[in-house]
Amino acid sequence: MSRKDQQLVPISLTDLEHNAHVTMSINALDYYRSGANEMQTLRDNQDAFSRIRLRPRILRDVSKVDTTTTLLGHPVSSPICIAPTAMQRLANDAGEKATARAAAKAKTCMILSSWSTTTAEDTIAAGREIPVDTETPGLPLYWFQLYVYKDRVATEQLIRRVEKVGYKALVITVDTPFLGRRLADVRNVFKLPPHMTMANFENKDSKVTMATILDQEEAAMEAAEALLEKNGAGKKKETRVIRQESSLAAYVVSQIDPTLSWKDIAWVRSITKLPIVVKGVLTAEDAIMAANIGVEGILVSNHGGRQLDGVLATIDALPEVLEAVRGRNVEVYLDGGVRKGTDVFKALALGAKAVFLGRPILWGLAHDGEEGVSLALSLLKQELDLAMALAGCCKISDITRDYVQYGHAARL
Ligand SMILES: Cc1cc2nc3c(=O)[nH]c(=O)nc-3n(C[C@H](O)[C@H](O)[C@H](O)COP(=O)(O)O)c2cc1C
Ligand SMILES: CC(C)CC(=O)C(=O)O
Repeated sequence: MSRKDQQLVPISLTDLEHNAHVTMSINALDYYRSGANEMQTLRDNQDAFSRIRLRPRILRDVSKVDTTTTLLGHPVSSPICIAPTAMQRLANDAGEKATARAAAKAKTCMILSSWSTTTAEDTIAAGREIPVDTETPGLPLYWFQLYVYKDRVATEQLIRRVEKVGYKALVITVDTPFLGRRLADVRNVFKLPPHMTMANFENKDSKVTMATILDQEEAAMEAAEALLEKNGAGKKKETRVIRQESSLAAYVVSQIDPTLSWKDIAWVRSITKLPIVVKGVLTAEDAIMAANIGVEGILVSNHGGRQLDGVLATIDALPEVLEAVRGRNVEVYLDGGVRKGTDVFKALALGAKAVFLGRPILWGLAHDGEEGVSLALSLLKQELDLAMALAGCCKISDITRDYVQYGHAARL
């Protein structure tokens, strides 16, 4: 049987992941599925949900369940949203446009990555082609994920572009001063295929261009070769090893500002009226800093286990973040390892306002483009709906801390 023949008719996110594993090229699959180093945090993001148990209530009328909620005041059909993931055209040629259209159909929030393979303008335009169905509650919502570039003019230019076309919040990623070390990408010499670009930087007026990206790669490779020559190594294998360190990681080193600090969050705050969500908070201390600086949202995230390996699973970090900002005017969201309706339920029970999906959206894209993303979103929404009914909750605000407990021992 060929790998492709092993595909399943998907009835869960795990099935979609399985299908992606048997159909995608190893280069793209490894880039998507990898975590950093030993991938301890990647595994723990999912495992930690299993350590939490549910406390359902019975004999309530659950014939009607309503999953609608709001994000920074915008109505959405459910608290299941789309995390930013770079380079979605690696999964399917329709890439970010397909995701935007599926988000519009699902009436949920999509965060577009700065490092998309479709421009911010084309992505939102694709989503807006979907007629809004007025029969069901909620509206599509698009937020933009921002990497702060060393070049602040380029950063501001990007902010102006996304403000202009209607993105409703900036999600500033703060856990990537350098790229985490994903071993499979190093081994595969991960590269974006030549016909794809980091589309937001293609524009002739952009300060950061594909040429800058490629120049950096070239420069890093030349430096590596010079070093080997100087050391008299000259062994092809070693050259390859050093080259392998140098594509995405070199780009991040060259462009992303590792000096980023709270004053830069304040700077972004000072130049835009868009609400700001800080993505990558894992501790109470940083949650307080974020609230003090006046951001509207905190996304508890460890970047899907792709940055610092060994940090807490996000569902384990969530309670301390929530406790730290209790009573403050800031929404708290979570991403990382959400794969089942009960995972969503547990995150909401602990106090998250919404959850964001990274890889499952990519698996949906790889499976069947826009339809695949719609399937991923609807499978999870159906699971949440059922989990709510079986736990005795008819609406999102019914889901409280009383519905979960840690571990399997009885509460004494
Ligand atoms: C392939 C891939 C690319 C990603 N690209 C970005 C990105 O460009 N910006 C960002 O802030 N986070 C990025 N992330 C992290 C996600 O936004 C999110 O934090 C993570 O995927 C959530 O975990 P999950 O994949 O288990 O759902 C990426 C994650 C993956 C898997
Ligand atoms: C930094 C980019 C390569 C995208 C990203 O955030 C990731 O791959 O996790």
